[in-house]
Amino acid sequence: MARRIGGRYSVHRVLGRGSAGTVWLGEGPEGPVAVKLLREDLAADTGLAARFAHERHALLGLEHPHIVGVRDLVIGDGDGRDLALVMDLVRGTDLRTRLDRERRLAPRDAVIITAQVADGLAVAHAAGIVHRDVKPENILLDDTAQDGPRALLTDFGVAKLIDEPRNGSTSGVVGTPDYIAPEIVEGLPARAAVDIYALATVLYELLAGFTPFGGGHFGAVLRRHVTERAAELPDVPRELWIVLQQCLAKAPASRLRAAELASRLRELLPALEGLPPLDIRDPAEEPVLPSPRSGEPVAVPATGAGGLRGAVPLVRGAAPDSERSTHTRMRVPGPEELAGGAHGTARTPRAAGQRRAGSARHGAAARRRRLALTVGAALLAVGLAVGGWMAASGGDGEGHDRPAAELSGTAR
Ligand SMILES: Nc1ncnc2c1ncn2[C@@H]1O[C@H](COP(=O)(O)OP(=O)(O)OP(=O)(O)O)[C@@H](O)[C@H]1O
Repeated sequence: MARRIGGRYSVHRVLGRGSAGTVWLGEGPEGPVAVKLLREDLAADTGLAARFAHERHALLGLEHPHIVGVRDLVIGDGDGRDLALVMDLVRGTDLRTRLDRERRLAPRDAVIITAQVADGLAVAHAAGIVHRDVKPENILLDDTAQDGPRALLTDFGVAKLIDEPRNGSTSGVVGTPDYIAPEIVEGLPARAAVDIYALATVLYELLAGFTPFGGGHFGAVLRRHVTERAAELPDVPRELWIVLQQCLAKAPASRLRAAELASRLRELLPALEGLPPLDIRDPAEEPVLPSPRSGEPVAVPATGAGGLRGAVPLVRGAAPDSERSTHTRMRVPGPEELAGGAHGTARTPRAAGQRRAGSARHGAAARRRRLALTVGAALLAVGLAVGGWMAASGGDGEGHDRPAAELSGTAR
């Protein structure tokens, strides 16, 4: 049964659910729309409603073929209950669903999607808007386009608005652990370069089937962003690897700008023609060997050592306690966690058949789980712990020859 949203829209069917609310197929005066109806507790937050109203112009102003357009904001329904974003309806799927289905994309497809998202980011960054939550869930694939799927970035600025500290008293880390830039972990402001880092992480994941720093306890994930280098992927053309490395640089100023990233990626397309998806193993995945008796494959638990990842020694034997969380507000782990303490491992041996935490193959339900955790003095502890590590290791070794990103990084 249709439900009215504000005076102009009705919604009929759920298209998907996220941590902030439910996306519905709806109808408006100009035809079909997607309506993101925020959770009741968020809609009841008058501060949040005021922030949405304040950002109305910015939210509605972003127009680009690779950005999902926000057409309207519905704030209150007379009883003050609904808070909804009315968006262009994208007919297709999201990139997470495609990754879950295909596990890895052919390099050319991965690069085309990434270049399109980079185009969208270039326009947003030029307008002073930082997305802050670039991840496969927020990249929709319109499959009605004639020349192949068109990628569109959605949820611009929404995570930041929702997660903005109430009463202005605390500061939080906004983002999703696997895609969060090292400077955010260190408590620095999120400027445009955080989106480039997150998008490069997505590209890595599209190629590899896993993210460069994901897996295990979220504190360990954050630590890896700051202290580890992404393991090189075998069979990735050299030029593509160089672009990936540049965009995963620890120093934000070393990363490419969005427009440059898009054009560098497009230059590589002819060389990627016909390349199949990479044939590689997730470093935390158990090797599959033939059974001596039946010849059937049997899974052998990983020993923890070796594999592609591992610039920082990881503690063995600790149980993973989290699955991929799409939380946008996190407690920052204490120094012990960041130093690779009892929970800080991505390489916990797993029983055969058990899925790895943080794997791209996690189910949608698991991905929706959020940790609503607080930030306070721990942020300082992280800075100290990470700063100490950086000092001890002589910095990140990345070049600092590019000027700092000039954007104010409002994501307001
Ligand atoms: N404009 C749209 N058109 C069509 N479907 C959409 C649109 N926006 C979102 N969806 C669908 O709704 C689902 C939920 O989207 P939503 O943005 O609420 O959550 P999410 O980004 O997956 O997760 P989270 O909010 O936790 O980061 C998406 O995965 C997508 O399938």
